[in-house]
Amino acid sequence: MPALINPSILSADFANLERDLRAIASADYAHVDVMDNHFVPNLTLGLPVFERLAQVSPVPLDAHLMIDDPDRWAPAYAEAGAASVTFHAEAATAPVRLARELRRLGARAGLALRPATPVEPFLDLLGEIDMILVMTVEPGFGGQSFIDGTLPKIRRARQAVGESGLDVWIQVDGGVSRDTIDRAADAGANVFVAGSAVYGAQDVPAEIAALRDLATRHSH
Ligand SMILES: O=C(CO)[C@H](O)[C@H](O)COP(=O)(O)O
Ligand SMILES: [Co+2]
Repeated sequence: MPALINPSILSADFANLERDLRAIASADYAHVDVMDNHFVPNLTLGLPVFERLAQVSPVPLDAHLMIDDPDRWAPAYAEAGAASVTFHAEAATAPVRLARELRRLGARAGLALRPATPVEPFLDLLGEIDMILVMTVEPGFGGQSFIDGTLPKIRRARQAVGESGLDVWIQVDGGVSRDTIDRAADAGANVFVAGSAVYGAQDVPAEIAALRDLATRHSH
């Protein structure tokens, strides 16, 4: 399975988002963290900004919605042109209905889990989703340290996806860098979000290539 690198624009310059999207043209997707100051204690950007990003981005957008009531708000991100829309399991009231709606609108549907949320209760949803996002930091902020305690959950998700025969991607988000990406890939992740590691690098395209190479060498 190819390793996908999705830089998070949370670490971009918010006054120069179009420029910083162009800087990651060699990436697979641009990861856009939407935070509402309720589900997480931070506020980033919402639909009007996202709609413009979708118009100017050289790569497809991977929306990560850290918001309350995704059942109400998530479909608009698919309508705005997101290639992938990921909502949190802890926030959704009707995850199957929401995932079906996102797919009907042409987006991939992702289900995100906080570090303390087990994957087991959601394994019967595998046929309804395109991706599981295992958060490897507590959602809310960039630049945190990768939590190794999430590795068993990545392994469990990979095992269940393998047994299902379904093509469900496993994304990791938080603290992913050259120092940690091998562990996440070994555990079974195939989509890697990296914010501070990519935008903090001297040479952004070289960092994307290095991360992709490391992940591919450790992928299953
Ligand atoms: O969802 C997120 C935080 O909630 C971000 O995508 C994530 O933290 C990326 O930043 P970094 O790679 O710097 O950890
Ligand atoms: Co994110």
